[in-house]
Amino acid sequence: MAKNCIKEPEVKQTSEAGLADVVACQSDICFIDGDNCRLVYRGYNAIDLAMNSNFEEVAYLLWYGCLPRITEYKAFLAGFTGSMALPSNTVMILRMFPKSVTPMEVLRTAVSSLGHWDPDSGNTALDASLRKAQRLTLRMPLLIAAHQRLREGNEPINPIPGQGIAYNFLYTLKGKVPDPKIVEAFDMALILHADHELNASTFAARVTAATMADIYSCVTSAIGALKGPLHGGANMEVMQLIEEIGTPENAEPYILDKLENKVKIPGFGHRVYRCEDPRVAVLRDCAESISELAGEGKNYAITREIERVVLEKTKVYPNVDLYTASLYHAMGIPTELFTPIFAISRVVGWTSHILEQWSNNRLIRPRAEYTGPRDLVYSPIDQRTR
Ligand SMILES: CC(=O)SCCNC(=O)CCNC(=O)[C@H](O)C(C)(C)COP(=O)(O)OP(=O)(O)OC[C@H]1O[C@@H](n2cnc3c(N)ncnc32)[C@H](O)[C@@H]1OP(=O)(O)O
Ligand SMILES: O=C([O-])CC(=O)C(=O)O
Repeated sequence: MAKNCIKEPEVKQTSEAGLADVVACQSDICFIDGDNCRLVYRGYNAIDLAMNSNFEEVAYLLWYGCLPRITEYKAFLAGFTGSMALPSNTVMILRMFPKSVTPMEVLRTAVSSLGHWDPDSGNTALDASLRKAQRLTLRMPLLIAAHQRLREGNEPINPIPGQGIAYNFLYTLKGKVPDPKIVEAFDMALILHADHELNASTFAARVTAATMADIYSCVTSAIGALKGPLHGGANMEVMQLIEEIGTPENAEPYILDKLENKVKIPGFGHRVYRCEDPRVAVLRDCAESISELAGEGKNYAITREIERVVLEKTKVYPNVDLYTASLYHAMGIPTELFTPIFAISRVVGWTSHILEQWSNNRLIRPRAEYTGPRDLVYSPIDQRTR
């Protein structure tokens, strides 16, 4: 076996590690006031939007920079529902994945493949890029639902024209008309996840966009970054944690043990917020009401206990992923779809940032501080002592 020459780094983690607090670009899309717990999309409070708007309208806002007037909105929705169905080639690809492949991996591969059959493929004009962003937004939920149905031995079904993304995701997943209260809560969750400034996946999308790669490559990069448990993957880890804990009474000893062993608790902590993430309160309420509706209060009760113990012990606040776990579970959604659902929403933010990057582009290429050796002398292979 090869001997590893790479030494354990002696490196201290500086405050700049992970580019903390580094301002890497200017953006008109999303403002996070991390000290005062505010989240703003294009000037509008994201919580107000979640309470009063819908995901399609918020998508319009993020892409076009303003809320639509009624005629603009109708025209936008007509185009949106027109490009609904999945290309048959994509469905064929979905049928080919081995059973062991996770939905997030399927999403990554299938989104990349969608680019091959996009009618605007190769067209980099702004209107074509917007059409691609909208096709991605419509097709990603269909893709996730179709793959899940295939995994469960069912055939994919077509969405209902004229219905929104939240409704059609739930409909094409379950094959039955969803409860309006569940559609409403799901739509709110989509709004609340739609953008979050330069989070890791959006940054990945912008880095790829800055090389002038195509939009499908940018979104594929973003999906890869979202998958990790320090980012979007945390919502699935929260559900696993809830299941391991099992009962509200077990939450305290379980969490205290993890904290003593310096294990980070999924669903807590954030690079930007120094207070409670404003999205948490809305999602907490949604999780409570949908759990009640579904008659399964246990997961919600365990989550409340986890929150109490972590806050008391560490003063680290919950993030957007904490309550989505019990919320989506109460909606009857399988855990492995939680992170793909994050992507269904965040694709709007990613594509808005990609378009913004292209509107004033410069290659993103930072430097690394070199800490390795410098003046080693090459020796032939048979004369090496190490
Ligand atoms: C959609 C999203 O991406 S939201 C984030 C989703 N990710 C998670 O929920 C995973 C769990 N959380 C984490 O791993 C981190 O909080 C991150 C990755 C989100 C942010 O990381 P960073 O900004 O680098 O924070 P960092 O790790 O330096 O934490 C700062 C302090 O808070 C503590 N802390 C942060 N998160 C947690 C946590 N989840 N559980 C317990 N303590 C935590 C750290 O131990 C550290 O304490 P110290 O200063 O005493 O050493
Ligand atoms: O902003 C971040 O670092 C993480 C993120 O995507 C979010 O909280 O929605």
